[in-house]
Amino acid sequence: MNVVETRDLTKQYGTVRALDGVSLTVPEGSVFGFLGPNGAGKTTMLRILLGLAPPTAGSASIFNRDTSTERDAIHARVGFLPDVPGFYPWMTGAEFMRFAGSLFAIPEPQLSQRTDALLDMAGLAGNRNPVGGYSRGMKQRLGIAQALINAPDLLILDEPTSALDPLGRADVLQMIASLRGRTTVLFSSHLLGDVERVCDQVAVLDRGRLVVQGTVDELRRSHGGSTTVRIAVTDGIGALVAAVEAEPWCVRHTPVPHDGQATDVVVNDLDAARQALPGLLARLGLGLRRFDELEVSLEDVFVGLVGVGR
Ligand SMILES: Nc1ncnc2c1ncn2[C@@H]1O[C@H](COP(=O)(O)OP(=O)(O)OP(=O)(O)O)[C@@H](O)[C@H]1O
Repeated sequence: MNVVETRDLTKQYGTVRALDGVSLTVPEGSVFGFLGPNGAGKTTMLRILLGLAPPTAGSASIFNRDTSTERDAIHARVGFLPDVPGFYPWMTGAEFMRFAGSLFAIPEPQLSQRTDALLDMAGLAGNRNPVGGYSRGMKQRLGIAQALINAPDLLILDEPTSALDPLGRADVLQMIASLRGRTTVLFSSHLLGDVERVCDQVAVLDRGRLVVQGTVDELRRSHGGSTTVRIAVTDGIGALVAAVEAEPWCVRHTPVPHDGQATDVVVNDLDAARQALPGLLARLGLGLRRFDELEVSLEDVFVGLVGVGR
């Protein structure tokens, strides 16, 4: 069953077409990543799904109910965390959860039980400090916990990791992953790495258009399975680049800004590159400073998907 379904969804703001004929489906039970660069139309899509903005044309439904006419019925089964969530800084996490629960008129003892279980899941059980003193990561985890207070069948999160440092992101992603099988999760992001880590389904939006929808594996295959590695040496990068260029696994290479002894190499066979590199370095008498796989950027995916640079 599909939890979310849009057909030819279009949203026009004056001369800006924020969404342009988007048809997508979110299957029940999936952790669904909604990817796109800034301005792609992600927030607009989520606002329409939540019934906060009407579509200009086309339709959107959640649980087979139209989002513009059956908002209340939908809201009872949906949890939402906006990109910039608001908190009352003087409340503790537990007080905030109880406040969120009161908006849904959740009775006792259910409210207390849910509050305890969700704070535990968010790693915030027993924390009696006011929310104002929380780190961004803690606030985001509390935000997800409060969005789950009504035990929703669908959880919608707008850019839940974008303002966080790597550790905070990892915690939030782990929390999202732990929901798999319990509730359908739809979250927007411009960070492909985050989506790759937890999502099983992905849709890519670019300038209001749906570029692709499919599984994460399908998306990876669609950009040719190539990886970018950053190689840095102590000295002699020119010799290394010349040697790498002659290797069958090297697709192309580009210098690294602000580091004269490093190069980014797009490789079509990471294992082969890993095996060959120590031999090349030894032959040339070079010292290795760094060998890192870089996150595939959204731009790389777009190049693979639409065949042109941006
Ligand atoms: N209320 C509005 N009035 C006018 N234009 C808008 C409005 N909301 C969004 N837009 C425009 O629609 C386009 C899509 O914006 P949207 O916020 O949906 O993108 P996004 O993918 O969520 O980007 P971001 O990650 O920057 O929030 C942008 O060009 C934006 O300027």
